[in-house]
Amino acid sequence: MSATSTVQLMDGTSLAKRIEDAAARAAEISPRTGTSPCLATVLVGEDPASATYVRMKQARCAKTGSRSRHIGLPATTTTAELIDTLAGLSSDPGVHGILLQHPCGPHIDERAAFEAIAPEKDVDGVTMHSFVAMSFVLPGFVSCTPGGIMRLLEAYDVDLAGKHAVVVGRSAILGNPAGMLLLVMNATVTYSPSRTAGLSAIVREADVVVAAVGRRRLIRGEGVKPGAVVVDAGHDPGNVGDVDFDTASTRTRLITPVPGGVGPMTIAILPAQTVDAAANLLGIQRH
Ligand SMILES: Nc1nc(=O)c2c([nH]1)NC[C@@H]1CN(c3ccc(C(=O)N[C@@H](CCC(=O)O)C(=O)O)cc3)C=[N+]21
Repeated sequence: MSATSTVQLMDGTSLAKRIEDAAARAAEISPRTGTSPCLATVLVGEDPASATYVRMKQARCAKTGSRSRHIGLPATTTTAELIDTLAGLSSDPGVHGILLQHPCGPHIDERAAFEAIAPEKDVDGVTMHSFVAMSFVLPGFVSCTPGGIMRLLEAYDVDLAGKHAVVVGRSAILGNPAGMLLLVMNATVTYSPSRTAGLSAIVREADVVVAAVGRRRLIRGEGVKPGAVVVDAGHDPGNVGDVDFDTASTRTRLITPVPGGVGPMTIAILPAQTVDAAANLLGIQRH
């Protein structure tokens, strides 16, 4: 038997489908309220990759019984104008969830813009409120990609307690919250910015690796501990991950493919949380 035939994939596509099916059932609140969950998507500028991701998110909402309302803003939009738009959506009773697609462009204060999203509509989990709630294990919305990663690890029975997890990358909506969620599950977490000297020695110690930097094939097989669980959250418009799959998968116990791993999970969490937000805002008891 060749080494690669023992590779166990964490299949994000099929788990995402199950999460979306559950969201679709939960979205059937319209008979009682006369409405359906509504996600507002906000995109600044015309970056084709960002436009594609937003379209994928809208399509998944439509498939799961939520509506979406798109607000496309010109690349010249100022931070103040963007904040005005988001504040308007935050107070609009017809909107239950808000997604501000990142990156907004170098001239925008993205943190200030994210903070204009009302916490109860922060279905993408990007506000400080959501981050703190997640860290303190209080009710709230998780950041979609880290939330999707945790659902994958759970589905494949990865026991995180006492394990050494290394998160490569420390972005506000990916690496940073991913590490926090791993810590909540009692993993020992090391955060490593991608430019860390000795990065490969750190990664080689990891029982669980979350690669979240967006540098093509940064992590290669020889840099992975045999038997490790590897989650590749690298997203590249060409679908090349942060992990060199062919070499890494000969050593891993479990690994996510790109595409078909973390990406579909990211998308699935969004309609699921939009339905939850709508139910909360409309005062629907679901349990
Ligand atoms: N506020 C905000 N929230 C985000 O969640 C967010 C964002 N900004 N900015 C950009 C990144 C990127 N991202 C992806 C989502 C799905 C796939 C995905 O589904 N990829 C497919 C392949 C897609 C294809 O077919 O091209 C896969 O991995 O299987 C990838 C990347 C969300 N992001």
